[in-house]
Amino acid sequence: MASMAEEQRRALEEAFGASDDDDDDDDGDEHWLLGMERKDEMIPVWESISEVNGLWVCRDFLPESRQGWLLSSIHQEGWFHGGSFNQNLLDLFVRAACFHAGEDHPLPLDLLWREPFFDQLIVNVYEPGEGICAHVDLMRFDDGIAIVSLESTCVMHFTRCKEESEKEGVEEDPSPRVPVLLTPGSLVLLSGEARYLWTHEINRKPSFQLWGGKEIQQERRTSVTLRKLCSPPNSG
Ligand SMILES: O=C(O)CCC(=O)C(=O)O
Ligand SMILES: [Fe+2]
Repeated sequence: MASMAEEQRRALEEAFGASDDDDDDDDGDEHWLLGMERKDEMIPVWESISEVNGLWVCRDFLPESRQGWLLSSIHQEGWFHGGSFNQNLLDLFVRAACFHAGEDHPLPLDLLWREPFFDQLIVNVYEPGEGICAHVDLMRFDDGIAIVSLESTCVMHFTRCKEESEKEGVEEDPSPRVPVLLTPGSLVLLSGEARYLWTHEINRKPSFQLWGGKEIQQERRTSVTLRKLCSPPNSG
């Protein structure tokens, strides 16, 4: 059976391509990760959504071939039967992408290096017209949520939650609402305010999926959400 280090190396190689160095094979993961940093064209580009603290998008997270691989893994029973390996692989891609984001990390470092990184995965499949209504993810999940988008492009809207005091006001300003375009292969990360103080929703009813004044053609959309369950109290 392959060692954890071997598995990590293979996963990172699949995600980002092989390292140039032939002689770094036995130098351990850290060296190999540093080796990856030299491959400028493979460094994922992160965008911080300035209106929503803690919200980041990486639109080129999975190239097309990786998207196909993930979709076929989802559609094959193997995803569920041997699921943990695939989840680990995806965890690793996310961690590697964050690791290479530069100084401004899309996830706070304590979340980035926690173990387990994620331990829960959900796949949502939406037919045209179907979406998800505005919600904050359940408190049973820890901070730091990752969503990988596959197939149809969509717009996810973030809306600032009202404070209790604001809810009683008579003439309230509407909460800020921020649209974020999710193209196939993109990765969204929510932490801090984006995770706890903003709702997210995808409304795919006709006329809600607008970008640049144009309606986005709706097709099937699949998403993979990675989360970590909160540790039970008194678990040390
Ligand atoms: O499908 C998505 O992109 C979002 C899924 C989501 O927000 C959730 O499962 O809580
Ligand atoms: Fe959610």
